[in-house]
Amino acid sequence: MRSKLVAGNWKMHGSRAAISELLSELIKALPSEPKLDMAVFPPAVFAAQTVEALRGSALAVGLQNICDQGGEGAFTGEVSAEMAVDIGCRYVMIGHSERRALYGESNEQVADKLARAIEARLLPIVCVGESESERDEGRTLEVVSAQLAPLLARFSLEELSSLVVAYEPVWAIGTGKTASPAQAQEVHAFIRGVFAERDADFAQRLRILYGGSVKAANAAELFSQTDIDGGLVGGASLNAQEFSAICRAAE
Ligand SMILES: O=C(CO)COP(=O)(O)O
Repeated sequence: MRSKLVAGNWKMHGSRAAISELLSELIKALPSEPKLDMAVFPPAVFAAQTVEALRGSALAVGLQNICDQGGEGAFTGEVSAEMAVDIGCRYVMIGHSERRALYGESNEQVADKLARAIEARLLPIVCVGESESERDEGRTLEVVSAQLAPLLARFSLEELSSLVVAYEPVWAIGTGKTASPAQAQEVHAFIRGVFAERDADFAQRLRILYGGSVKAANAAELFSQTDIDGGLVGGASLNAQEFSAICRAAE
């Protein structure tokens, strides 16, 4: 049985004070002995503060992005996977559609970042998903397949053992337009099938999250689909009551 994971992507939101308040509300609201994995992804500058505040809680911390180069070096503005581990992060998100669309991240760079995460033993959440025009043209599965192909070509299943995939249709992000449970399930089953071509057991263990306008009101129905193993939550993760209701829906 795959355990569920609910991850909150705070994107570029917050301040020291606002995050401190959100964290104390989350600690009160979230289940203390949860039957799922939970994580939050603050802006990198607030990650250390978040790790400290959550010490001893069931809520893990991740970064929203890491450098495609490892270790240290002349990479102005970047944060390495090792640095994330050093301050106590467990997870990293890689290839979010906003990084791909706004900062030109290619499938190859996504694979490089995944390599850095694997080396540093960070748990990677790799995001895939089609745009609205790609869906309208009937190219959803083709696009998702092309996003996954470089990962399957480059890494062994052992290297991918901690991989989590997040399916986030771009047209559903921040729009209030959630994919229907059936639309999401179709793509999740397809993603699991892509991995099953390599190894059926691996595919059965792989966790695949849905992201795109997940809220307390729609979480239970999405999470009840066979191949949906939790959620990657944007806007609703900035509200402790909403986020905790989404986590409880996954339990
Ligand atoms: O991009 C997302 C999570 O990574 C989804 O964002 P929303 O939940 O705000 O649609």
